Amino acid sequence: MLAGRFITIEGIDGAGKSTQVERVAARWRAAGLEVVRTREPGGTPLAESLRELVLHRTMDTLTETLLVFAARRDHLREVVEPALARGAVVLCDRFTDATFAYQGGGRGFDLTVLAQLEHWVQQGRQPDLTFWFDLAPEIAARRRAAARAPDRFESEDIAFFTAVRQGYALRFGAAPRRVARIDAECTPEAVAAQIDAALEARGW
Ligand SMILES: Nc1ncnc2c1ncn2[C@@H]1O[C@H](COP(=O)(O)OP(=O)(O)O)[C@@H](O)[C@H]1O
Ligand SMILES: Cc1cn([C@H]2C[C@H](O)[C@@H](COP(=O)(O)OP(=O)(O)O)O2)c(=O)[nH]c1=O
Repeated sequence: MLAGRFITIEGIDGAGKSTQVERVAARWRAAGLEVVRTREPGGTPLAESLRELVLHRTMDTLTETLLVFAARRDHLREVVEPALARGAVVLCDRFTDATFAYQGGGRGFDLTVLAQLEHWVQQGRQPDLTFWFDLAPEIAARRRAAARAPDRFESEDIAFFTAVRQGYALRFGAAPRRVARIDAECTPEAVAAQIDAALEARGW
């Protein structure tokens, strides 16, 4: 049974997350479940406004961190918690693992402070399952360059995305049962097959 499940999708920019998410949502909708597709930073009018600032305005890392957590607080209260309470499947493009990877790994922000903010903002809420789309930063950069104009994060260099990837690896090393690592270097069809296998392994 999937009701009231919180599922997040993580990985560096260009990993192929957006390409897969609708197919996952469709699988559960076809089974008659309510699926709430959402994203961070964002997912509410206030959090989408904060997203615009975080993605496009210059700021220091503490400000950036506080804005992503402020957006998260609003998103949790207005969208995620109510959806889980009524038994929906919440499928969220990025969550707090991204803060540990980008602000912690990429920017070098203090992980202890991130953990404190996580506690204050989430009050214990964690995803039930996280897909980690993992691939070499060089490959992700080539995909992005072919696909779209870069934002503040996507303009960063390979060293930054290598540190972000290490940030994810560190974070997920501490929560192996929550995380399904997906080899994101293969074809979209092969990625989809890995997702299905991870869900089937959980009986979902
Ligand atoms: N498995 C894949 N192999 C090759 N290219 C891919 C794959 N998945 C997605 N792409 C392409 O790479 C680009 C980035 O994919 P996207 O899904 O937007 O990544 P993300 O949401 O993780 O940033 C898009 O042009 C997309 O068509
Ligand atoms: C949730 C979150 C995202 N981010 C960054 C990662 C991404 O580069 C960016 C937005 O993510 P994303 O929605 O994946 O961008 P796109 O629409 O281009 O696919 O925000 C953080 O730095 N910290 C966070 O806590």
